[in-house]
Amino acid sequence: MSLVDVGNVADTFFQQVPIIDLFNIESKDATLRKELVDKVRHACMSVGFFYVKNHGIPEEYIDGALSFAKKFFSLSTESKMMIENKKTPNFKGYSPLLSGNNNPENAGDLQEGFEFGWEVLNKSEDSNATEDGVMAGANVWPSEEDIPGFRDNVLKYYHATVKLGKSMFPLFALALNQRENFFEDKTRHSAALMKLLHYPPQSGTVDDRVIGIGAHTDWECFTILWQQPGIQALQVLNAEKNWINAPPIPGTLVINLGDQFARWTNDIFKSTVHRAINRSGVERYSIPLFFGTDYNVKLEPIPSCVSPEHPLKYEVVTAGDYVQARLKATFNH
Ligand SMILES: O=C(O)CCC(=O)C(=O)O
Ligand SMILES: [Fe+2]
Repeated sequence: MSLVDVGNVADTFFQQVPIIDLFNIESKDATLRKELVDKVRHACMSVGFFYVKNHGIPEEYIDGALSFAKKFFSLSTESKMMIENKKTPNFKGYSPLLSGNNNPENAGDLQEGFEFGWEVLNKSEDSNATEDGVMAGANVWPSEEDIPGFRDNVLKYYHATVKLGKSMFPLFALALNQRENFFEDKTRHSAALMKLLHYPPQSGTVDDRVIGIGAHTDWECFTILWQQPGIQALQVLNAEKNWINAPPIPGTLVINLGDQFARWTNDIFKSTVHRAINRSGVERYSIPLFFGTDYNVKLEPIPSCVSPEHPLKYEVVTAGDYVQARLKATFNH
């Protein structure tokens, strides 16, 4: 069966998000690896979301990032607004409550965030000459006086998550019947944005047009999302237009595909609509890492994903132009 045929019969009426065990991700055993790739292919073509367990990221890195996220969001508004994202190229830095709007039908996302991209831990070692083009723009950080250790701790988690993301690209390539290193020359510069997110509890009269993050798709190839344990907020839309809960599962991270993969695959991989609503009555934190192909790379569909019955769906643009257009639409609403 061609990729188009397999994609056509994928069941998009899912009722839950599958869990995939990454234990065999580095296995030299061809059978074990094929089993893993088959599971990834199935999840990508039907749900566009899956949990991963045995992902290899140390809990202490997650705990570190979370505790510094909490410290950051409890800084004074004045300190946070010094690094407001609208003052920087490409919206790095702090986004206040309701400043972004992922669903144009809504009145703003009830979350505050802090976004940053690639940066080495030790600045003097930076050899990753960027070719970020339209997406160029340095990270901004709160002052060390305000919050000592913030940059190093969140970058530690960022780097571990980028490493996990890099190890997943070969799985996606194999799932698309491409050579394992298909994405290697397209992901040299780690076009990966991380966002610390804080959702205050929503109490009192609830306006249905204000939720944590409105219905949207992500923009990059895939997202690696850590969500706070114990709080149901994330929901995923299936083909029947039912919202399926994706609760946090201890020891896992959520992987969801974004628009860049939909474009690489002419929609054979699903960039599935999702949203988050925090009506738990308590604060919620989450940390997505959005991992795309390099900003100067064109999002051209893999030929086997296009056929006369499944014609080309998207115009070809660079990854950077696409992400920048979506950022502008989200924050200039
Ligand atoms: O907070 C969450 O669980 C989801 C966040 C999300 O979908 C996003 O930032 O794109
Ligand atoms: Fe998202």
